[in-house]
Amino acid sequence: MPVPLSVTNPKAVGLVAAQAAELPTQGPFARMAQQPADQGSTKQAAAAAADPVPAATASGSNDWAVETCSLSFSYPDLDGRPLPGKAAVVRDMSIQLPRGATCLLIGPNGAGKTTLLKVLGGKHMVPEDAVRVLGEPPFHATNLTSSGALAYVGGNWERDIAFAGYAVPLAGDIPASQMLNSLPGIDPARRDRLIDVLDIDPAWRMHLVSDGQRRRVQIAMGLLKPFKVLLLDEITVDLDVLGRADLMTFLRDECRERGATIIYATHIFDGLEAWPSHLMYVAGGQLQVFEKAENIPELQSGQLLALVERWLREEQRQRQALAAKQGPADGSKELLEVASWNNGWASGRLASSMKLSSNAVMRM
Ligand SMILES: Nc1ncnc2c1ncn2[C@@H]1O[C@H](COP(=O)(O)OP(=O)(O)OP(=O)(O)O)[C@@H](O)[C@H]1O
Repeated sequence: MPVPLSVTNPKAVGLVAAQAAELPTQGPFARMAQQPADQGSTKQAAAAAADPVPAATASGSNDWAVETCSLSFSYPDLDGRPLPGKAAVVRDMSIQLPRGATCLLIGPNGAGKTTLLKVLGGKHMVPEDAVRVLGEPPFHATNLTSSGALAYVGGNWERDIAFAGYAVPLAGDIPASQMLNSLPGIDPARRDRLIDVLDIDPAWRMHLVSDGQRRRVQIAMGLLKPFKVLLLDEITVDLDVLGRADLMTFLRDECRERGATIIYATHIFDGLEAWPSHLMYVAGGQLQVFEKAENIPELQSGQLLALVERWLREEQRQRQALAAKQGPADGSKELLEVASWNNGWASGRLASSMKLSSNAVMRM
């Protein structure tokens, strides 16, 4: 039976080749694993890491909080193959982040930040040697997440509910206090501190709260367990200025006092200059900058926003120049190759496949 590995490592770095040999499958991924490496993308992502780093062996060393070795990732379509005509979302990324780091993850919309955080958080399967968190592969070592040592907090507290709609906010009539007391084995002092930091009223009822109040409870729930590595995907959008400032101070103290490590993806930069120990900038799925904060003059001079704006304008300029060179996208080829199918019901809505939709799994 084909093993639904995602297409994460076309160059067969790490254990891909060994896995393909061990797994008796003739499925699409076995075929892909046998394909020659893509020579066009062999350029290593410039992991200008903060410290003089040893060769990225991803040997399972416990020295780094987070380590990636030529990490690539593509979203698979429903048939397990990469989405047709789409480049890998994360490409050839190598980083080594020390324990105790507070790393800001920056990049334009669609750069691959969420995807990267999800891969690091063990939500997408990649070859074991491509990612190590606390020395273990996050997807395979489920103890990392189940123990709370590795935590991912992102997105909104919402779900797709049949016949109600997409992205319905969590709005059951549940008191905030009941939610915050629902996890077993939580240190009451830590819970009380979080309630204080996030200015939560335990009497809030979740169906009556504002977006920002719901977000505060969501963040508190995500931080109840004393994480060792925390991946934050723009969670402060709904918070007011005070709530955000207090949370960022709490998070920095967690790293300084307990040696925890945080990667925080955000588009909001005001007042953040003193927060990061590292900056990581990605664009087009590739690592562009990975640097210690002390080596970035704009952080010292309080000009983080100006620096990010410069990076983003340059990326936009390059992207537009490339598009102008390549001409308008021609969808006719895909139209011939991808049939339009109704794939059935998903989240209460008929998931009809439009031209080029990722739902179109029947290819001709
Ligand atoms: N589930 C998915 N299936 C297929 N493609 C996806 C999926 N999720 C994201 N993508 C694609 O991957 C690319 C990167 O998306 P991602 O959400 O990681 O970017 P991002 O940097 O977090 O963007 P933003 O700043 O807007 O949140 C985008 O082109 C997006 O269309």
